Amino acid sequence: MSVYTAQSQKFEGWAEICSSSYLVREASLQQFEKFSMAALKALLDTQNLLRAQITNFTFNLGFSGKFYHTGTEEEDEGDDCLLGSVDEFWWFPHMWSHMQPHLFHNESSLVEQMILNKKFALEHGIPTDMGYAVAPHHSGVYPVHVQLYEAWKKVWNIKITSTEEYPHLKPARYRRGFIHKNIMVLPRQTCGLFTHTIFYKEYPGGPKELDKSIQGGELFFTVILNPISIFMTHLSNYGNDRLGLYTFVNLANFVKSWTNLRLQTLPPVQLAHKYFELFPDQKDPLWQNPCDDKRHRDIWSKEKTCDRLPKFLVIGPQKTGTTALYLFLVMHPSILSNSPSPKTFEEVQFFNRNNYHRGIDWYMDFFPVPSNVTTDFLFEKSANYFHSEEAPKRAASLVPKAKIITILIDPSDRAYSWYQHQRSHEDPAALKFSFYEVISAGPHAPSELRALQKRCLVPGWYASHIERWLVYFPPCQLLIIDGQQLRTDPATVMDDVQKFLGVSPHYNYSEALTFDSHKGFWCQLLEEGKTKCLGKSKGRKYPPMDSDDISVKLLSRSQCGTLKAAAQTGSASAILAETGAAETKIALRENETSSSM
Ligand SMILES: Nc1ncnc2c1ncn2[C@@H]1O[C@H](COP(=O)(O)OS(=O)(=O)O)[C@@H](OP(=O)(O)O)[C@H]1O
Repeated sequence: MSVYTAQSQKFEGWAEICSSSYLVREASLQQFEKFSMAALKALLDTQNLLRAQITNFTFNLGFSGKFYHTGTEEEDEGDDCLLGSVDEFWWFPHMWSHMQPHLFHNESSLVEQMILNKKFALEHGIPTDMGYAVAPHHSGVYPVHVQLYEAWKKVWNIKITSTEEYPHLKPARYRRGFIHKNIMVLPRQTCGLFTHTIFYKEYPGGPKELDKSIQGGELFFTVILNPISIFMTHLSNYGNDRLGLYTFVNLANFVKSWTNLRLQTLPPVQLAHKYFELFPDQKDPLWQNPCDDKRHRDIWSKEKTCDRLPKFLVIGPQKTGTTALYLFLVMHPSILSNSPSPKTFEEVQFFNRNNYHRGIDWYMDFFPVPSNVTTDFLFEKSANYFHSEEAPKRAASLVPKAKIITILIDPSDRAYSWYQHQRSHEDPAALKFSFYEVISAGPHAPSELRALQKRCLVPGWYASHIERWLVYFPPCQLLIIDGQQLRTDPATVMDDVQKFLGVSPHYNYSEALTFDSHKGFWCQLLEEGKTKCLGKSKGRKYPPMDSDDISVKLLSRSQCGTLKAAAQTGSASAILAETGAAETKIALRENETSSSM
């Protein structure tokens, strides 16, 4: 990529802008009947004038074939002229009838619509291989309507689209791109020429506002601040009094006169690759709740609901008693969990790894539709969330009000339990190496041993993981459960959990749980004194780890490098105090006080 140094010629105080600037303009030909020969001439004039400033500048025109030849005689003639000049432009498909894709729940209906538009393109010599499409009103692009993405790929082999909606409409400079289902979504900027037809004299606030925007105002800054700008406006803005021509030609002139930026244009596929070369950190999307933003709600399918999202998450870490907590939680009449995953059983494992890229429809499908949105509490337990780098940020974006529950036990016990778990699943490395070898392995140990060591110890770095969750969630939304207490006195823990969640009715766990001496753990009490306990894989029988064992001492030291001093001792209270999560308990107590007042 060539890099151009831009120095302001007249605005003193600007230093250098070390980026090249790519400019792509689209004009959306949404309804052929609105187009006339005069507009076509204006469009070609604009394109030629812009080419003097931007080599190969080419308008990218959208089409919805259903409107072809449905206008007056003059307009139908305009359609034919435009199609006679098909090679002068780039082209992208809208929907066949300009319908909003999120209104189609059925992917095959979307496919049918797109096939009609594609037939139209083929019949009229419109190129079908640009890889770019735009959805009317941003519908289906973000919030993602997965049916649109699938249909676009099937019919058009779409690789790129653009929207003003991610993460939400304003301000333009905060818009980002993302890649979903191999479709690159680029942020689209706003040029100030609105969807409805406007004339220079009728520009909102008066023509001077448009001139200001071009001459060092918002539009100028949009080009300056965004290395890649994509604008879209209606074709009618090139007809009428040629407002499109006026705006873009003056903008290009102003940029040329007052900066050293050199504007360039690129076809969509190259443009998208350039974009993600410049902004690689934007590739991964960050999903939000579609109902939290009015504009998003308006383009979110009525057949989908935002109620199928959890009100709280049990985040782990593994081997601390998360399954016991899960069992106890689902005994509560108002607490509902997700349906099981064929691969990961009761855990959905959405926020931590690649399932996240399946999108929120996939996630929500795991949850029931609550019968009472206020009193029902949906939740999800995935024990790997605790130590995941991504999970806190992703969870805070989608379910910012969710409460977070973690359970801590002595990290040495956790590591040992995890090691035994791996052995019982016949992990070759765990079978080959003793626990002592696993935790004492040095930098030159075999890679399989090092990998096992990492998986064994990293989740035990409690303080740093909790600190990361606290970056994204306030302490009052976090509850830390003492796993030892959960094991010995679950009813008291469950009372605390109920208060923390604010769930009702109050469920009496003292009556509902019983200690099963055969299992050696607390279990659900069923009718006729029967019990429902966790399976053999929870509460395993294995030789105890002697507390004087050298492994324990070593383990405490091995965790020192990354843990704060108090957290290394492994006691939940020390960690609470050290991480600030103690505030959670304090907040909880305050809540208790206020609710009892
Ligand atoms: N009521 C009850 N029943 C059975 N097991 C109980 C219970 N309460 C706590 N525990 C402890 O939970 C440990 C398993 O933790 P997890 O469920 O978090 O493990 S996992 O990460 O889901 O695999 C499990 O660890 P192991 O003893 O090593 O099997 C138990 O010690």
